[in-house]
Amino acid sequence: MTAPLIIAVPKGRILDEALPLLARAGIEPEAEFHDKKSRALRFATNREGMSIIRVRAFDVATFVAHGAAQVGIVGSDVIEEFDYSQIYAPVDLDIGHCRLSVAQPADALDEDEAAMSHVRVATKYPHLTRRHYEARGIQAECVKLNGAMELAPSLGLSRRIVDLVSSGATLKANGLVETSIIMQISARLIVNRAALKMRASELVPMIEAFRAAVEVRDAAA
Ligand SMILES: Nc1ncnc2c1ncn2[C@@H]1O[C@H](COP(=O)(O)OP(=O)(O)OP(=O)(O)O)[C@@H](O)[C@H]1O
Ligand SMILES: O=P(O)(O)OC[C@H]1O[C@H](OP(=O)(O)OP(=O)(O)O)[C@H](O)[C@@H]1O
Repeated sequence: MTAPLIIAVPKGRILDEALPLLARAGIEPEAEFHDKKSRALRFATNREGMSIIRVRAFDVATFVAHGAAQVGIVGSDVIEEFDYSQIYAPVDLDIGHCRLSVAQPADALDEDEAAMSHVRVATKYPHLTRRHYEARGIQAECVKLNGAMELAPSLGLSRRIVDLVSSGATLKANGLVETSIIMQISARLIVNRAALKMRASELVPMIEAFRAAVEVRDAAA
């Protein structure tokens, strides 16, 4: 009997856009997956031996990097923050578009970052934040938060934040202004490299099915 094949998907906002792509790639979760009241975390699919697990966005990368799941769908922000060598990201799914940006209070925009040697930043992305500032010769001291970064400046936790921005509405509602863009983000299909070698006959066609699903969706748009 072949080992089960596990696909990790984030439970957050990418999921709604990812489900039609999964369906076009021929993968549909059982009905219970759509039941918001269900406490189950692992679901069967229409494909024998293939299950879907629903986890937090950052954990998708961790499950796939360690081979606990063979395949996943996750934002490129998460892939780059962890930089796991075991993750291969062959398909840009062209969903979950946003950007990772530095933001500051509107009344602090006269601070000249170029003249600074040290900054304090509240963020969920300490690795990407340090990398961004290191490239500018600035040492970033990161305060790790898991959400609601936008509160940090007004409450004196840090003068700056590094967070995801899409419409800009959250920054605006909290009196912040985007001062630089660190990276553009979209969701990717990710695959565990060792699994890809050992289970190529299952995973290569799956990668191709996702590639085709993106093409068909874009052609229909
Ligand atoms: N405002 C946004 N617009 C578009 N895409 C976003 C936005 N915020 C986040 N994303 C993308 O969606 C991914 C998941 O975000 P989200 O925080 O909703 O997931 P989650 O699974 O609920 O994670 P967690 O509960 O751990 O914060 C992010 O890693 C990013 O790639
Ligand atoms: O530019 P906008 O369109 O306003 O989107 C940006 C917001 O979206 C994300 O938060 P999310 O809603 O996922 O909540 P979170 O703080 O729990 O991560 C992100 O962390 C920002 O707060």
